[in-house]
Amino acid sequence: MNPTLSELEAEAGREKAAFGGDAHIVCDNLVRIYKTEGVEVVALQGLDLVVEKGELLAIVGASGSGKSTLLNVLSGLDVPTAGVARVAGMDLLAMTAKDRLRYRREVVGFIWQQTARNLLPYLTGRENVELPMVLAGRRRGERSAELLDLMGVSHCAGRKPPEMSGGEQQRVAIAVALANAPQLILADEPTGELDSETSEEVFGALRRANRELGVTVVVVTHDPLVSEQVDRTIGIRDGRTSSETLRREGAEGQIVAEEYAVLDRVGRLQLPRDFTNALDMERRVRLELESDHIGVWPVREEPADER
Ligand SMILES: Nc1ncnc2c1ncn2[C@@H]1O[C@H](COP(=O)(O)OP(=O)(O)OP(=O)(O)O)[C@@H](O)[C@H]1O
Repeated sequence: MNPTLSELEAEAGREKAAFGGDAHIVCDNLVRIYKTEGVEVVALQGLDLVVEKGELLAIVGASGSGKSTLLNVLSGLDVPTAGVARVAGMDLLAMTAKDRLRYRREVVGFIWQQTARNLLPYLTGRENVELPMVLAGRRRGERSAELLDLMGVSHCAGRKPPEMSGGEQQRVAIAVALANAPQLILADEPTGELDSETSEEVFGALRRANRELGVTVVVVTHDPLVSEQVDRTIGIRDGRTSSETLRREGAEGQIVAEEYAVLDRVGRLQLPRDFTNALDMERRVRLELESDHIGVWPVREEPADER
């Protein structure tokens, strides 16, 4: 029987559980369109992402897939065109300028790929870590020494960045990002300019921040050394989350990684390009519902004269 108008109204008025609930990071149908000289580029096209508090997460994807755009939105540097972006309960689309400044100073810490961009070259390691505390009007106390110690770079407290190696600069940069006890650390290719041994040290420092301070860490990376050591890796393609790899410890202590395609709320999923290419799938596919799976077949167009 069809529902009556009043039943439909009651259904529409009922409060629905918000997507992602009270997760630490919630992006729901996030859209970011850049307009330059009349040309529109859709960098994020309805991206969904839910991250729980305390997660250590990697984001991977081809160049231009939207990773940096997402990180810029989450860091409060950029405002998305539409959708929902919420971090620690704060709505990133509706913040006042004052809230945004507080958010950037106290809720989130950021690490860039370019080591030189993270630190002021004329300040020592300790002074660099103390600067965000001074700007936020906080007491400095022993915190900078503790953070440099946690990152394994106590010896850099009195050195200026040009006197530190690239890996040391990045570890001091993590201490700077942690200065005001943020809830979230965002890092854009933090090991991009480093060799593998140094990358391991920098990633180890990020992992310590995550495990010992409970900070949620989101790392954009091309570095397999990083993406293969986190519990969850999110793949972004064409401005949307397309895949997720979950890692867990197997019965014999080995790491088992399983890759999944992401099914969004309206039922869209992206088939991996190598799968569709292998079967020449284009434009249309045939779907069949089986008792425990859905089959996807290429459509073979028959030449007109054979029909
Ligand atoms: N400020 C901007 N103005 C115009 N277009 C932009 C701007 N920033 C990014 N884009 C475009 O948005 C898309 C996504 O870019 P983004 O930098 O987020 O990708 P990415 O995955 O981080 O790439 P990479 O790995 O190369 O850093 C690209 O097509 C890019 O050209």
